[in-house]
Amino acid sequence: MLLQPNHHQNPFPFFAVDAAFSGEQCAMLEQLFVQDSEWQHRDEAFYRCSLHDVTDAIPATFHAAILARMREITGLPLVKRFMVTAQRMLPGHVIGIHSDRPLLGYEIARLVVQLNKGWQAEHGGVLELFATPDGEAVFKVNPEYNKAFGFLLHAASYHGVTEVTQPRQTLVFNFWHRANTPELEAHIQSLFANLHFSELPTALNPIASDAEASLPEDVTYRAGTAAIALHRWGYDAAMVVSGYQYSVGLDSGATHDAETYAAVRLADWVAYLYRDSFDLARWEILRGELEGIAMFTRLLPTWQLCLPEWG
Ligand SMILES: O=C(O)CCC(=O)C(=O)O
Ligand SMILES: [Fe+2]
Repeated sequence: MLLQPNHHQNPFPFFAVDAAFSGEQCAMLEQLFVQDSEWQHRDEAFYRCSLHDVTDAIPATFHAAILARMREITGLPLVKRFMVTAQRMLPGHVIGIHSDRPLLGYEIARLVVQLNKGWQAEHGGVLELFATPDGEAVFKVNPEYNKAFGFLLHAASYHGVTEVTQPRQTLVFNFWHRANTPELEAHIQSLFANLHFSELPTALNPIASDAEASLPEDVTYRAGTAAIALHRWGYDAAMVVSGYQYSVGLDSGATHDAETYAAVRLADWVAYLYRDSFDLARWEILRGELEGIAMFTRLLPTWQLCLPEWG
């Protein structure tokens, strides 16, 4: 299964496998397209296809094997949770350029398996990869039978599918990173429920006003969100101010005591996740920064979900 992947780094990290599965496995995967019911039709201007969740029809042994193989190939701590979508495109369907950046609780990696016997160039449906949302395709994947394409989702993983002239069948396997699970999403959504910046201590007002006068709105907004996390974890005004200053970049955090050091970084991370998306490189930095530090009680539930034990 997925032997000899060809790894590429441009325009973003991905791999391709020409003959991904055995004949028997392909036959099982093709069966997933036979049932006609429950297709969800998407008919937006730049996203036209039909989808059907087939997760429950995948044998457990196949799931275990593909997960183990994806862990090996990507080197990522992928959790057991997984989801498989059957995607059908009909003549005229097209998928415009998009990145699928991993929002809070979204998957981190995808494996796209093509199941089109006798595909020819005039059938269209070529998966194209881009360095920018408005540039030329940097790499093209023909949707040939038993071809697989795996990629890591991030803010710049731009891709799209050209218009098809013949029906096109694709299976999309989704994998989650241990530090961006739906459980973390639920936790962070409740941490920030009914968020009002007016609940922040007044000691922050002059600092926030100064920052807002000179810094971009997304930066101050995120810092305000980090301040809310600290406030809701039960920390005092001094800590909330420290966290805000750390998140706007006005304080390196170098002189903080251990709990402040950990709390402002964790608050900054959850604010980033909530306002932006899961960024693997940023998470690796956070992991390094908090490594070897004992978890503080108030931070425990969030810390355990953001930096879960592994292996
Ligand atoms: O159908 C394909 O080749 C790729 C579809 C897609 O955009 C995705 O799986 O993220
Ligand atoms: Fe996509």
